Amino acid sequence: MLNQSVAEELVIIDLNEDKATGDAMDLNHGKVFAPNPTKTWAGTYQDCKDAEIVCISAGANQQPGETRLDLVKKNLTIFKKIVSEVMASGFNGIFIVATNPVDILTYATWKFSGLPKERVIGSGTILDSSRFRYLLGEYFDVTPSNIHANIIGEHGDSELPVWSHATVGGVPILELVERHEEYKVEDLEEIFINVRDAAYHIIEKKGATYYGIAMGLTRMTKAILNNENVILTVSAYLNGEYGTKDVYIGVPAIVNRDGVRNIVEVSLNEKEQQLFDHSASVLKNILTATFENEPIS
Ligand SMILES: NC(=O)C1=CN([C@@H]2O[C@H](COP(=O)(O)OP(=O)(O)OC[C@H]3O[C@@H](n4cnc5c(N)ncnc54)[C@H](O)[C@@H]3O)[C@@H](O)[C@H]2O)C=CC1
Ligand SMILES: CC(=O)C(=O)O
Repeated sequence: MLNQSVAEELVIIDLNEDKATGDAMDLNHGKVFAPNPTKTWAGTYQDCKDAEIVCISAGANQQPGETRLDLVKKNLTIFKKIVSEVMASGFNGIFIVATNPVDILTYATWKFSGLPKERVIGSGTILDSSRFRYLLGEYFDVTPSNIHANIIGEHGDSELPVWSHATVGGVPILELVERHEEYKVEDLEEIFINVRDAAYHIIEKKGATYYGIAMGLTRMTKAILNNENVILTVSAYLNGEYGTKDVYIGVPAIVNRDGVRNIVEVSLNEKEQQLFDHSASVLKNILTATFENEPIS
């Protein structure tokens, strides 16, 4: 955020106040190298009162071998407290949620906050889609911004690639594989597996992932503050789109100053639709199990 001078003010709030203070000091020491200074400090929930965006990334992260869905209980308790404190400040902006399992916690933030669904957005599969475009760029030796390809569904083990609409400079990837011997379907399958499992690989090596997601969250923040109407694969609330209802899940969506303007409904092929339905049902089952004994409004 600071490197890209996205916001005028950045407040860090953490249960561990020393950590927030240390982070603010550390960031401020780099301020002179940023394009424009961002006023940065360690604050309290009172500072959310007039914030345009509150991004929640607090909570437990995965330990090696743990899935994102394993974190539900721990992080739901934390979210109840955080969202109620933010709302008590008078906050009336847009929530961006990153904490895992992000689709479930975005739903919980929507319910706990009482804000319109458009103003609660999860990072969803923005990072997975970016990982996908990077790896496809390496494979086809083309810069990732010229690859258009999405991962949709749960940000987690049941996510899926939308091969039917993946292109390199407008040329469908499935056509490239058919026409050129050097490109193979098995390689594409391996690329997807590496995307899906990327967090596990990074967590095994360094304990957590942070640079990629920070850049993804910064991208979302810019889209909102600059009223960009840009299409990003985020966790958005579905109300019939893609044949499913009452779930937050990763889909392409147009993001602007109001949050999610529209869901972009790409026509999936039969296999993709089945995988998407499965992914949505994984999330819905967790939502039912999580919230059935616990009214959340
Ligand atoms: N959506 C995505 O693509 C990604 C999501 N994540 C998720 O982000 C979350 C955080 O991960 P890390 O930053 O690696 O963890 P971390 O342990 O480095 O940071 C979490 C912070 O939350 C704070 N915290 C805990 N309870 C709190 C509370 N009640 N109020 C305020 N602050 C509280 C802790 O003090 C800690 O500083 C995890 O759930 C992780 O899975 C991480 C990377 C990518
Ligand atoms: C931790 C996580 O969700 C990720 O890096 O994808």
